Amino acid sequence: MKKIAIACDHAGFDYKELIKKHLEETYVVQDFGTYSKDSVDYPDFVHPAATSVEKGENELGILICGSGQGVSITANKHQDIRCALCWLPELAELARQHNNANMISIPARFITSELAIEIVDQFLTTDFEGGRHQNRVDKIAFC
Ligand SMILES: O=C(CO)[C@H](O)[C@H](O)[C@H](O)COP(=O)(O)O
Repeated sequence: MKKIAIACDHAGFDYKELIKKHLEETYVVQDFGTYSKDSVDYPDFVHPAATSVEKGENELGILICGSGQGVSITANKHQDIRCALCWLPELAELARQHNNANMISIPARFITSELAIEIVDQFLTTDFEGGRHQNRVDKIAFC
């Protein structure tokens, strides 16, 4: 079974719990927290999740916060993470097909939970297309 990392801050907690329950039927899900609605700092939860994907302990990762921005900015500080902010399933599909995104971020305060699950399902079931896109992904690393 594919292994998936999931993490959120307090603004993403409810969606994280819903998404995790949905995914556990099909995937091995490692939950990096947070584990309540108490106000927290998202980097504290994103970094361990991103590191697990970088190390290959988890194949893909899902991050949820209020806007999806903070968790994405944080994850993309990791050399080998390509995290895409997705508010539509089509964006998650393209992030996998063209960018080989290995993490996505979900804006919990801006989309419904039903749409969030559609986005996650699309992300997890779409493959990278390679070819011309691999040349571009190979050039992302700057340092
Ligand atoms: O990083 C963010 C903003 O771009 C996330 O949406 C956070 O969830 C948000 O900043 C949390 O805000 P709060 O007022 O502390 O709940």
